[in-house]
Amino acid sequence: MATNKPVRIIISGGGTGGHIYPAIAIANALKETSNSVELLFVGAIGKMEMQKVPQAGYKIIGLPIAGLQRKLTAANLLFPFKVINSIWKAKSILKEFKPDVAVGVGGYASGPLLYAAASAGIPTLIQEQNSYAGLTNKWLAKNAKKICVAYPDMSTFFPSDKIIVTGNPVRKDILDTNLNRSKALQHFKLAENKPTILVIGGSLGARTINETLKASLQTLSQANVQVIWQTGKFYFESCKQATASYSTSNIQVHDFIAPMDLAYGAADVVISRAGALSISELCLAAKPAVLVPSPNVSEDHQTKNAMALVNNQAALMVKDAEAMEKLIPATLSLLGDESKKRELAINIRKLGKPDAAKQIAQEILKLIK
Ligand SMILES: CC(=O)N[C@H]1[C@@H](OP(=O)(O)OP(=O)(O)OC[C@H]2O[C@@H](n3ccc(=O)[nH]c3=O)[C@H](O)[C@@H]2O)O[C@H](CO)[C@@H](O)[C@@H]1O
Repeated sequence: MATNKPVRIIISGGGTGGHIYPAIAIANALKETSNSVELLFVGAIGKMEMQKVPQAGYKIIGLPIAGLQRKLTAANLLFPFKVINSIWKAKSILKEFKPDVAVGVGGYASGPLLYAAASAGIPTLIQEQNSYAGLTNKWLAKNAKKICVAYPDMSTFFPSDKIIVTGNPVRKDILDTNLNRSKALQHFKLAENKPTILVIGGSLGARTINETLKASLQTLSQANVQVIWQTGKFYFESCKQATASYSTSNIQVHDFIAPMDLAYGAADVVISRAGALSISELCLAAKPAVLVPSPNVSEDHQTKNAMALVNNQAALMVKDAEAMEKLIPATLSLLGDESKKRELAINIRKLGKPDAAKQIAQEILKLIK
């Protein structure tokens, strides 16, 4: 691809970190692949992308779109109006920015923009993070030129001639990190001589994991461990309060962690939900992990994500319903078992796809006439 002619690319999607961070990884890879790329993000007003994308150095415009609730609610009555209004706004964004390609990373925010782009004859590429395709991506697939996926056998959802298996695009800081443990521990002001557990509930936090941690504070505060506990914004206050009655200087509570490279770098064992991006990052960080898939996602896709690792002896899994009883014992036992940790780290690393973002960037640039 020639690198001199300016090319304009819109990236649209969001709602949760699992859609936003792949988008940022793709944007960064595009910037590295071609020195003449102009980028614009389009998300949903009020959603996480409206902060996280500008923090990553990119411009974003919000559409007045919201998700369709699975149960009958008054907000659902407004849904068709929000879609029509968003498609109108998307059309005017396209008219003004004149992109050469539009890229969708899933989440309802990408629906109106990608639909409007395809209708205007602008080539579109979509990226699907999970082994089970999201509603918006299924809807957009018919008009997309290419569909980049992370898992094999996605032809159940998408036309097979458009599918390219790339893996999930992961942010470069996580990719690049040499996971310097002492630098990472210094960042979190933690001791170098203590085993460290990182607890990640996905971008929004996980109720079951948080409740389990709260109920296990006594055990954790007495164990020879230190804990970096990401609760999610909604659960932060109650989790922070729960730690107040313990002498828990070894348990650090965060609502959200920005430097995830350092968080992975500090960890000896990770407790995590099994969202697609968390899984892809754990593979690249090569960390021994205990996964607790969320039972509240479509087609139980997090269990499928987790099983892909468990079946390769690359991670342990505890079911959400059994977390209260089994999660902390399983984690502490893993933490003390050097050979199991080594085996999991070696096997999980083999499943990483470090070139995914670069490969997707190249596929996007190939779409430009
Ligand atoms: C409940 C729900 O709908 N979950 C879905 C959502 O998960 P969710 O948004 O939680 O996404 P993932 O687990 O895939 O990724 C989380 C992302 O947020 C980042 N992060 C997380 C916590 C933090 O403190 N700081 C931080 O930067 C992680 O590094 C990662 O990049 O999208 C995923 C990708 O479509 C799906 O697989 C999940 O099933």
